[in-house]
Amino acid sequence: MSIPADAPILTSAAMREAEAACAVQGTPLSELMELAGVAVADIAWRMGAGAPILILCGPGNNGGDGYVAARVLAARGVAVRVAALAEPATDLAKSARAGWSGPVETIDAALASAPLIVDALFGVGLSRPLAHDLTLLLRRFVGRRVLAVDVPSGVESDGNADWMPPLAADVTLALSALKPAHVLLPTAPACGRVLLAPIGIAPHGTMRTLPPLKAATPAATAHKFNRGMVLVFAGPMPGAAGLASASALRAGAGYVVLEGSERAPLSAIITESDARFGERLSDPRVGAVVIGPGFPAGDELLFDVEAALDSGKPLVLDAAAISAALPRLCETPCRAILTPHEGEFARAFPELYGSKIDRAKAAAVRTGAVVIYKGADTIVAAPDGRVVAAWPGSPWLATAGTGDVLAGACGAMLARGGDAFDAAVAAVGWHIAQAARIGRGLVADDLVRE
Ligand SMILES: NC(=O)C1=CN([C@@H]2O[C@H](COP(=O)(O)OP(=O)(O)OC[C@H]3O[C@@H](n4cnc5c(N)ncnc54)[C@H](O)[C@@H]3O)[C@@H](O)[C@H]2O)[C@@H](O)CC1
Ligand SMILES: [K+]
Repeated sequence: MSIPADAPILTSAAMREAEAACAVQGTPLSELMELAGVAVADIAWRMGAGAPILILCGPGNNGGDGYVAARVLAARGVAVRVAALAEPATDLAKSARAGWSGPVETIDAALASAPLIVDALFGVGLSRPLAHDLTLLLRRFVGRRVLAVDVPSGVESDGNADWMPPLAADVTLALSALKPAHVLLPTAPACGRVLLAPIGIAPHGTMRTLPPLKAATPAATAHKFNRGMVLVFAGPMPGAAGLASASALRAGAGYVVLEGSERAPLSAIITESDARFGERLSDPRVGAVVIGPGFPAGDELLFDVEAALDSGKPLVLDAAAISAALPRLCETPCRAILTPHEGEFARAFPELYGSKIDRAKAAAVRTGAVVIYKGADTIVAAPDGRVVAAWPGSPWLATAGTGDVLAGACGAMLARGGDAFDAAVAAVGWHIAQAARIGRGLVADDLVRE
């Protein structure tokens, strides 16, 4: 599974707006369909490697892309067959169908398979789950190589429903932009390797996939305080804050103070008794405060979160600190990154609905903070509507303590100054890159070793 880096993501509504804008600017939609069909044919040509190809066409423009691809592949000498669910229903699909001179088979129990199946049944126009009998017919092809056009058929492209496609794709060719379903669970794994065909629409939007990690070399004039000083507050379980403090240092902070713990995980980390917390909060050199890792919910946490909010410092609020800070954040937004996992998000924002992207965006608007909604399909959302989707991350991060490491990395990125959303995206990228470097069998401590 893989996804193009720093690629645009559009909902179906935004996709239609972009299409309409393209038409207004003078590019006929038939031209876009031609480009889409040629892009599908190119990938099918490579995947098929000379073997016969069966293209399944639906009634809409997704099916239209399939007819164009069939025509192009046949012209290249490929043994290509077409099978359709119904006659084309749109003018574009009708004219694409007219360009295919071969036979059109029916999708029924007698339909013979092929080594490569191109799934051009439904794209962003799917409005309800696939019929049960069609699902059963398609399941007969499970095990064949599958190229999905735009999205695997059966998937709700905006990620609002967890309908699973009967045929998971080995490769999905996203047209113009990725769709939320490519980067959200449970559908993302069914998309396989996602490729992007930029077919002439310039997608304007605020959602993207994770950008490549920038190598952040300190400036020649750097010193430990201007690289960012991070204050990590340890609760009753100091191991978690220890991981966060070590990660802040490894992710590039110049100076890290671990407040309220005597056990520094690295000699370079300064430990102090929590009696100095108030004093440290007014230290002008402190660029970010991390609070939450290792804290159970309770009065002690509430008191410390209040003090951190009062300080006006940029904050990373993790675990129980998220719910503790919520009433204040909703009243007076501050420069903060919240890092909830699924359970913490549900506790803090039980009333939000929609796709994971919609809920992350709504939580960011409500709190005025950047939200990193963690999971295998991590979403980073800013109050101004920017979103970065981090699928597929690393499965090795699904282990205890990695969330504390992410919180520390957020502290390091936030303490440098600059935009909190960019800091959160950089921290998520750093976290995934560390995990990718270590791979098999990693434990959270490995992420903060050299
Ligand atoms: N946006 C773009 O840049 C382009 C999009 N194109 C293609 O156009 C697709 C969207 O086309 P459409 O809007 O025509 O939509 P689709 O082709 O995805 O499907 C719409 C059709 O399916 C029917 N339908 C919906 N749900 C159904 C269900 N569960 N069972 C049976 N029938 C169902 C609808 O009544 C309609 O006839 C994209 O996914 C892409 O493949 C390309 O042709 C060209 C450029
Ligand atoms: K499809």
